[in-house]
Amino acid sequence: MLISKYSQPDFNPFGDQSDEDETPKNWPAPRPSGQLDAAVRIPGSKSLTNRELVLSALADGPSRLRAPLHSRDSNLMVEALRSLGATIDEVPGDGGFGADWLITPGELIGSTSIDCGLAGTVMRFVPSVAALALGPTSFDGDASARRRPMAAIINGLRGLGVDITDEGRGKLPFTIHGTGNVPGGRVEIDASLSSQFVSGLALTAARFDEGAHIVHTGERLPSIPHIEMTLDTLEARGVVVERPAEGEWRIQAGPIAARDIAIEPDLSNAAPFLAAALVAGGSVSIPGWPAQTTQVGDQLRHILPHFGATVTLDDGVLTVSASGEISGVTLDLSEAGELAPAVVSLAALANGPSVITGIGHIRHHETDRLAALANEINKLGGKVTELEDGLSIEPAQLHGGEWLSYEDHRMATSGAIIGLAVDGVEINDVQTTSKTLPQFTELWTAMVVGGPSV
Ligand SMILES: O=C(O)C1=C[C@@H](OP(=O)(O)O)[C@@H](O)[C@H](O)C1
Ligand SMILES: C=C(OP(=O)(O)O)C(=O)O
Repeated sequence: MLISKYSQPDFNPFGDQSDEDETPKNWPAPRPSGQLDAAVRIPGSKSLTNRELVLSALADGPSRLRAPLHSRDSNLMVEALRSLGATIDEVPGDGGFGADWLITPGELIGSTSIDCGLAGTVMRFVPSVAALALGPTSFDGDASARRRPMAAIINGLRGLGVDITDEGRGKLPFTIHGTGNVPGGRVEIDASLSSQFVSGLALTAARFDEGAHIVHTGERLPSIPHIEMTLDTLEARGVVVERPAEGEWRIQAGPIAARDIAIEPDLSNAAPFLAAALVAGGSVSIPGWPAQTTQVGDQLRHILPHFGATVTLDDGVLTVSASGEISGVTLDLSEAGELAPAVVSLAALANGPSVITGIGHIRHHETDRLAALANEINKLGGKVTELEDGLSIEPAQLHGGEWLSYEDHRMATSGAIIGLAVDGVEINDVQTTSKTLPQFTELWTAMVVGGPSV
């Protein structure tokens, strides 16, 4: 849903290109003709939707998810849980972004195969569900999913008593030989490459015979708010969670309560829209911003002022206002790596140097995001240097050109941010945004130049 002062109903985001072949077309990123003045309604959180789907499938009765995210990642999760025995029905929702989901847990049966696509939440959260099922479940995904680290889940589940066959690479594909129960207990894992390893074991642990005591052994732990989100969703369903020490979590065995839950808007997906106010000047508002949340996207309220924005939160509406001048920043994004692509795009348009650190692990996201951001910005004339755990960005005059997306939704949206300020930026494979925000081009175009609301 977009409320905009502008209206241009015939706008076609792909310009005059024909629809005849299926090769991804380049999408000319729209440039605003003046300052922005828009309000954008953002669909549901990927991280909350996929956690609540898993917990609902393991719960002690039927659950309802209101205004869940409908996107590639959440649809893959729905299909995975259905194929393991959950019943997931669509019921009319009033959220404006599609149906609600009614999830009725069923007996977990393996003897199936799971397509993880490129979804970290599916490849890391569903294996422990499959371990509770009776029968083998094979896991695979997109070609690029086979590059993403999985060893901590594979070895972690083995440590909890699960039999798994893999190709010895600690990656997809692999098969979980479920026996209908998981002994559980204490397990050490190295979660320095992804917080999802902790979440993936913790989400299901209440259904293990002895629960789980998860001990992180690595030096760094990225995306801690995402672990807190997992623990919060568990506690909200009556699961007893303890934090005996830093980097340790104990989840007691016990029932997972069924719930009726409204999913918050995806605050990380709000990042490029809010960043747009900094680039174009003017203001962008997001209605439905939660007063309290575990989503890391809430940190945008503190991050964007470093670039020069004014941020207000009034009555559930977050508004970012800015002059169009962007300051350089020095930021540690170890907690909020998911926001890095949008933040780096802003830094590439800033009038001073920036250094963004704490994000070495995002080399293992949908693509090596440090390399991809440096490549694409530098191709347009930027001065970005890769650091071991981040990027250093010098001010530079950028020019137009093709921006590759690397099958990464956040690379595509980052290119669109640059395209607000630079003529002739063309995003290759913008459709990859369907991973978490299938409405991206419509929402973006309506924000920038007006157009049909979604
Ligand atoms: O648990 C989650 O929902 C997520 C955790 C984070 O993963 P990493 O810890 O791998 O960064 C985040 O970047 C990802 O987008 C979603
Ligand atoms: C890292 C991300 O996704 P995934 O859940 O696939 O890890 C992301 O959305 O930025």
